[in-house]
Amino acid sequence: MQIVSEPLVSLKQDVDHPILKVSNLSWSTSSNKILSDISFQVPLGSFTGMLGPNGAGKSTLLRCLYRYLTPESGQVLLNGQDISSLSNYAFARKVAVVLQHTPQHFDLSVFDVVALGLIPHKSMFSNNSQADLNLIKTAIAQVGLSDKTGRDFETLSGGEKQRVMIARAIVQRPQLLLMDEPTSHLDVKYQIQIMELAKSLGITVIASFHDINLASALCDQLLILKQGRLHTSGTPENVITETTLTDVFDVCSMVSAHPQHQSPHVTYFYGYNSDNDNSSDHDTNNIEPAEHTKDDE
Ligand SMILES: Nc1ncnc2c1ncn2[C@@H]1O[C@H](COP(=O)(O)OP(=O)(O)OP(=O)(O)O)[C@@H](O)[C@H]1O
Repeated sequence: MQIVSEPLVSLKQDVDHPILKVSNLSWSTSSNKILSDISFQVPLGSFTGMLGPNGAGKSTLLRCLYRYLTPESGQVLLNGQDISSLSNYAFARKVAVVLQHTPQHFDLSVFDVVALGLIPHKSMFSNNSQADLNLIKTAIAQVGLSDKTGRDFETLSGGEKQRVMIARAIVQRPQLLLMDEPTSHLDVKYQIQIMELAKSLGITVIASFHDINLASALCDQLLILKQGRLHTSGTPENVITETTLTDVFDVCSMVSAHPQHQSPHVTYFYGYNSDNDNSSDHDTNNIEPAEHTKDDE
C-alpha cells in the first residue's frame, strides 16, 4: 500500500463546473416511493459523501446514477449530457462503480480482475500493451496487493476483494467514480487509506458512508438523506451538527473539531433514550442521554 504522505489530500475542485447535475430525481417501487425529488450538483474534482440511516435511499440513488435503475422522473446530467442518452460503452468510459458486495469472478486472478477495467478503453480481442500491463501493476500496488497479483480472486478476503475492485476502477480511468459503502469490509487502516487513495486519484468521487467521521474528514461536500429525501447538503462544517445527527440518525452526540484537521468530529453518547423510537416524525428535543431522561426529572 502506498501510504499517502499528507493524510488529507485536498484536490482542486471546480465549483463553477458541476460534472454531475441531478434534478428532481424520484424513484418508486410498484407500492412505495423510495426517492423523492432529489436535486444536487457535484463540482468537478470534488469528493462527495452520501450519508443517511439504513434504508434512507443511498444505494438506490447511486443505482440511479450508475444506470442500474432508471429514475421515474427527473434528470441526471453528466458533463451536461443526459446519462440515459449515452451508449453503454461511452458510459463505462466515464463512470466506474465500486459496490459494497464484490461480484463473483470464478477462475480469474487478481491481475485478470483488475485488467477488466481496461475493457471500455479497448477494441475487442486487442492484447494488453506494455503500458496497459504497467497500469494494472501500478493499480494493484496502489491498493497494497502486489504480493497477491497471481492469486485466485475468489480466495481473497472480503477486504482484499474490495481493494481489487478499487484497483479495477483505477485502471478504468473514469471521470466519475461511484462507490457504494466501499469501506464496509475494510479494517480501519484500509478504510482511511482506500478513501484517501480515492480522493487522490484526481477524479470526481461520490461515495456512500456509514462512518460519519470518515466522511467528515475526507469529503468536500456531504449529501444527507432521510426517508428518500435530501435532508441537508453542504460542507461537513455546515451539515454535521448535533441537531442534524439527532434529527436524521436519532442519536445523541457532541460535535467538536478534529484535532488534526478541524473537520467536525462526532462523539456519540451511549444509553440514550428516544421517546419516539417507533415514530418516523422525530422530535429532536426528545432524545437525551439515559442518565438525564425526562423520567428522572
Ligand atoms: N427493488 C426494491 N424493491 C422494494 N424496496 C426497495 C427496492 N430497492 C430499495 N428498496 C427499499 O428502499 C429503501 C432504501 O433502500 P436503500 O438500499 O437505497 O437504502 P440505503 O440508504 O442504501 O440503506 P443501507 O444503509 O441499509 O444500505 C429501503 O427501505 C429498501 O427496502
